[in-house]
Amino acid sequence: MAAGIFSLPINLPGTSFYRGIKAAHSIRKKLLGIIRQRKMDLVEKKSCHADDLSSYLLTVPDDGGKFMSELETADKIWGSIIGSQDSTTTAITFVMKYLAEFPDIYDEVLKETKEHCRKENSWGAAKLERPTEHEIYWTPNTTHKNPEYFPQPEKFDPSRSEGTGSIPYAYVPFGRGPRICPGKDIARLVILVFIYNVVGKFRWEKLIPDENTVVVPVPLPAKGLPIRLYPH
Ligand code: HEM
Repeated sequence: MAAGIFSLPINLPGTSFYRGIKAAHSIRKKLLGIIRQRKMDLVEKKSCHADDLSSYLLTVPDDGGKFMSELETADKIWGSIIGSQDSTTTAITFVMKYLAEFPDIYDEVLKETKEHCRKENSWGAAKLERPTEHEIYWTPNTTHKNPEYFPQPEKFDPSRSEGTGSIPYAYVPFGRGPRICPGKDIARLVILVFIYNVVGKFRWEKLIPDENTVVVPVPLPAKGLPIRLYPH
């Protein structure tokens, strides 16, 4: 995967870029099939706008009264799948990692997810609100690892969120402003439900004590964080 990210975007057979484009076509085709089925369900009143994301996107116009095309709807759904999958699993993986490394804060876990998000959250892009020739690329990591805002940024220290916490706009795991992550509430809920259940049922230990973190492009333990679970 890492090789694909850093390879040149030339669409030649055998390259990661080529495979990526091919995979994109087949995913888009699959999504378009689902969207057309949804449209029929809506027409036949088997489904309504509030049933799921595709029904909503197909039936609710933008502020100018314009509806999304099937392709735009497919791309929005796909964006949400990509935006939700790696981010949420990465968050859960690192909560598991730090809880294994810091047993003393294991019992405090429900309030600690916030600290994880500061340290390992890595992606996001910011666009300027006014039209401009340049686009700014920003990641939460660049802000979260800035020692000016978070002294000793590599240190996992849940107490940072105590008291008044960080200065405004320094802790931004979901971005801020008009492009703030629309999945932030569901992501928090999913993570809390997972952690509540796993902590309630198990303690665990890491099988590779010094496992490295790689960035592909989200940070992940290099070997997938193998752990051994011990039921309570
Ligand atoms: C821990 C989990 C998650 C993290 C850390 C996260 C983080 C982010 C960040 C930093 C951005 C960019 C914000 C910006 O540009 O200012 C973003 C955008 C986005 N996220 Fe999430 N996200 C998470 C989960 C989710 C979930 C569960 C969904 C969908 C159900 C989702 C859907 C999206 C979408 C569609 C965007 C693009 C929004 C836009 O450009 O207008 N995310 N997310």
